[in-house]
Amino acid sequence: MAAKHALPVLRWSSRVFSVELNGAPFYFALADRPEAEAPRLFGQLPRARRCFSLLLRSADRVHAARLHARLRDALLRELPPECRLAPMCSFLPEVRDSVLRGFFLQDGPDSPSPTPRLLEALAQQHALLLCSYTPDRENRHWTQHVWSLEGGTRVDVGTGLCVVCSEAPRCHPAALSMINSDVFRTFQDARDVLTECVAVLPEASSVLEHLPSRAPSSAPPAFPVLVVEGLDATGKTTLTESLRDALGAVLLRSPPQSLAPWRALFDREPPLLRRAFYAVGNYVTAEQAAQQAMKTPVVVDRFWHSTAAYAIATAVSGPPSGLPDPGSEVYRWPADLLRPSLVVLLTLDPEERRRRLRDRGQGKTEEERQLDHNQLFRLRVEEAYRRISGPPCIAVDASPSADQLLQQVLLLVRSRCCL
Ligand SMILES: Nc1ncnc2c1ncn2[C@@H]1O[C@H](COP(=O)(O)OP(=O)(O)O)[C@@H](O)[C@H]1O
Ligand SMILES: Nc1ccn([C@@H]2O[C@H](COP(=O)(O)OP(=O)(O)O)[C@@H](O)[C@H]2O)c(=O)n1
Repeated sequence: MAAKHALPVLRWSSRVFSVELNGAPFYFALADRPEAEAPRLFGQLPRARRCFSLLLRSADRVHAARLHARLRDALLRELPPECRLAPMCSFLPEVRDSVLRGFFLQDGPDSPSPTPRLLEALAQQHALLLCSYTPDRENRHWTQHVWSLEGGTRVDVGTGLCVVCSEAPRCHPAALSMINSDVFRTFQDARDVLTECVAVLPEASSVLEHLPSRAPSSAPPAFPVLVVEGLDATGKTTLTESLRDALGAVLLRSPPQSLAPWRALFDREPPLLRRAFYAVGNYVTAEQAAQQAMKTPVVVDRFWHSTAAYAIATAVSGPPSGLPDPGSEVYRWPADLLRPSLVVLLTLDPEERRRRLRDRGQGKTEEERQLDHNQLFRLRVEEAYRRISGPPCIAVDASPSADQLLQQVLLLVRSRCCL
């Protein structure tokens, strides 16, 4: 397994760079000689005076994750409004844990611009890698310059490599570092993140106190454990409550009530911490489910499918084709986590889901405003849900009335779980 904290080796010319503009990734690479045409990203920037990249290099993953979020806030706050900021990363194709994350900036056309000074200060303060990209006179060929900021003075070490086109990699760069950043394969892996972040987020120690000392036994329970999954407002709460009443079951949620005081706090943290929080929550719920299922059926509102599908769908961008391939280990059920007897995935037409959201009085205006972006996100989540392997997962159309849906799911449960 790749070391969790190893620093990627920097060989600029072997690396591919990805810049996210308007939800679409642009790829470029570096070479000794220019090509006839600049990569599309640069060709599209005729008015730009200069572009910059800032890449993070930290062996401490909690520090790197939080720094990335702080940097984004600082750049959005401090940069002149005409400066364009885009998420960026650099990686070695197909090499796990080789990703360096950061930002790409297009300086405004007006001179003098405060951008280089601001970037220099940030790069020095946080030991970031700062590069600039400049065009030749005809604006046809672009060159990358690496800025060395050692000893408090700027020296342009001027590697002078040319920016050239790169094909889109076979797998999205985020897929190279999902394990142990977005998706955790074991209880211990997720718990480790919380342990590492106690120094910067003291509340993590309260969460740790509520966790089992090790992954609870995942032996098959005597009574069925049924999980209901689906996007927000597909009817999970309504259905799980009806199932509880109809089956005389115990109803649990993930994350469990015992971790509720810290949920909002972790929701504001970067994905590494947020996903680790939800991952350990599943194990607390699993422990409760295993105990209850000795005596009675158990119904669970959201479980590992939610944790993994949302994490994977958020980490990549664009259409579902950017998701890790089917069969990838990110979709595999963790070996140390209780396997439900049945997972019911509620699916709903997007228009009906929006209507239900509005009727519930939590109209997601942000979601409606960014419909295009969210449509892709919704498709990615749904596809990631489908690709998760492990317990039997059955997609059920949730558009019939609440009672019809309950009857349909009860039939399914009785046929699958011998109830
Ligand atoms: N089968 C259904 N048909 C019509 N409306 C429903 C149905 N199930 C739930 N609703 C309504 O849709 C909204 C979202 O349901 P809810 O159970 O809270 O979803 P979730 O828990 O998945 O977010 C609620 O206002 C609920 O009353
Ligand atoms: N077991 C779980 C449950 C929720 N989650 C996260 O919590 C979010 C959904 O929470 P929510 O409060 O909107 O859920 P519902 O109200 O739809 O049940 C998802 O975006 C997931 O990121 C998770 O990761 N794992």
